[in-house]
Amino acid sequence: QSQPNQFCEAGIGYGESTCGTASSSSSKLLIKGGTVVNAHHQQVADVYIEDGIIVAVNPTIMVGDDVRVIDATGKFVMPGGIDPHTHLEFEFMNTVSVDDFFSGQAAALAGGTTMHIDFVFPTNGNLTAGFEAYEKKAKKSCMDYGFHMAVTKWDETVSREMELMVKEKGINSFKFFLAYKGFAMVNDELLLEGFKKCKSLGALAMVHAENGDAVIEGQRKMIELGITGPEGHALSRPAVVEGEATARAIRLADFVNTPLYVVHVMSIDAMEEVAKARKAGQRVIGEPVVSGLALDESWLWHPDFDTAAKYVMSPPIRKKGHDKALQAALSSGVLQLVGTDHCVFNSTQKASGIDDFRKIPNGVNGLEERMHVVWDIMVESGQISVTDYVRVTSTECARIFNIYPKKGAILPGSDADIIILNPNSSFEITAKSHHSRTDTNIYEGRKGKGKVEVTISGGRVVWENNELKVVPGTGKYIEMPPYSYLFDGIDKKDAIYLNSLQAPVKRAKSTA
Ligand SMILES: NC(=O)NCCC(=O)O
Ligand SMILES: [Zn+2]
Ligand SMILES: [Zn+2]
Repeated sequence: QSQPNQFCEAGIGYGESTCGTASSSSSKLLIKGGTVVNAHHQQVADVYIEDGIIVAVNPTIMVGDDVRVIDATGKFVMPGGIDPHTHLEFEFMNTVSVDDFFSGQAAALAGGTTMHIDFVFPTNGNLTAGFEAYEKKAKKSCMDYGFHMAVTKWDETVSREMELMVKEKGINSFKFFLAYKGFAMVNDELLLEGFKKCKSLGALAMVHAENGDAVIEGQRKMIELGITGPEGHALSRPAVVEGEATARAIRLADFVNTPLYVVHVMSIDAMEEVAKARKAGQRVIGEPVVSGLALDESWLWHPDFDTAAKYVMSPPIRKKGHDKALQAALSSGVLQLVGTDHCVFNSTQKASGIDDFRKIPNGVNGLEERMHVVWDIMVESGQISVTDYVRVTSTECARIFNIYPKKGAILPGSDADIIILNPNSSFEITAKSHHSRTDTNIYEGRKGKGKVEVTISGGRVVWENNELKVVPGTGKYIEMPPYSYLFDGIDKKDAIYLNSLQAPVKRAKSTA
């Protein structure tokens, strides 16, 4: 008979404790002897898990033989990755991204990511219908997930539905697209209304920052010049187009005094706008994605169309130099967390743009690769510490979307979403062995040190010995409450501003 574990409830500590001796339940796990890493601290400790929850983190935890023990000596035990930016089964550019909520999540788990936040798109502008459609798609989930919501038009109904999403559906973030004219792009008037509404709900405004009108003009120019291949994608939407939209969104968020999250920061131009705003004290979050940190645009000039087309995403992967600058911004704290924008289309789908780059579905892979590639380029290169690695791949996302410390931490009471990474083992990425449904991989052939050997999702070992054990329907929807830490003090700044307006200007009556 299972008993609550009175020895372990005290949680993190430095003594010896005894756990799990009174049950035959198989949902008990002890991770022994690893270096447990949180964003704020690391220590050699054991981690005891019961029924999907971390019960204790102590240097020595004794257990009965009913508990499965995993030896993590010499390895890092870290919170599972949280990817803030994915598009699974996304209807986009006349097709649907090929990873669904099962295949995409299985791939994620194989790479050490245990939660993701996907973007719900309204159905014909209707937020509730969009939410219900995504609820259906996500039924096959094998790991935990949350939702952001895109806002693509504005009226009283949309405004009311945003409120419903926050108050009843567990959504605390809304994305506005400044590009994709005719599909999702919004103008400044809508952006301002959306920002005001987000602020009133304690929801985080997010932007895809590219000037959509400039993109159309850039595309027209390329086609006129006869540039129809994938390189036309990069040439038609240069960094200045991203920089302009980033600056505009940041200034409008400042005007409204609401926090802002800039998704997929791909260029120095955009990154410097985020840096400037943060230096001035504005609440702006910048999210680089793995492709922007690790690659450069030269692939888009590859003579083989399939190879070049797999790198087409928006904003585009930039010239050499932007990658290193984004890495430096991540290590110095100018950018805060790493996403993927995982949105995959296979070669057949990408081939619809063989004669016209504008028709290549935009999107790249990353959900399975993010944890390894970020470890390789940021930790192995000495640019960030292991604790910072946890912060940028997991903890900061949990804090921004207000689900910390349930997620993003190895603490008593947190969900048992955990990875064991062996820094002395190595990884190799290839489409032949990846778990995504797509037939290409933008990191094809990349090798590096640091391998996720074990992934634990909700207390279940789902990835071990290079084998996945995943079951559709086991993933849970994680509701994200409004008013994250980003909103602390926002009202004070408003009050100071309002006070400054209180003294009306006295003017003498005109005698004319
Ligand atoms: N980024 C991209 O190319 N595809 C997904 C949609 C988006 O995030 O803009
Ligand atoms: Zn986007
Ligand atoms: Zn995206």
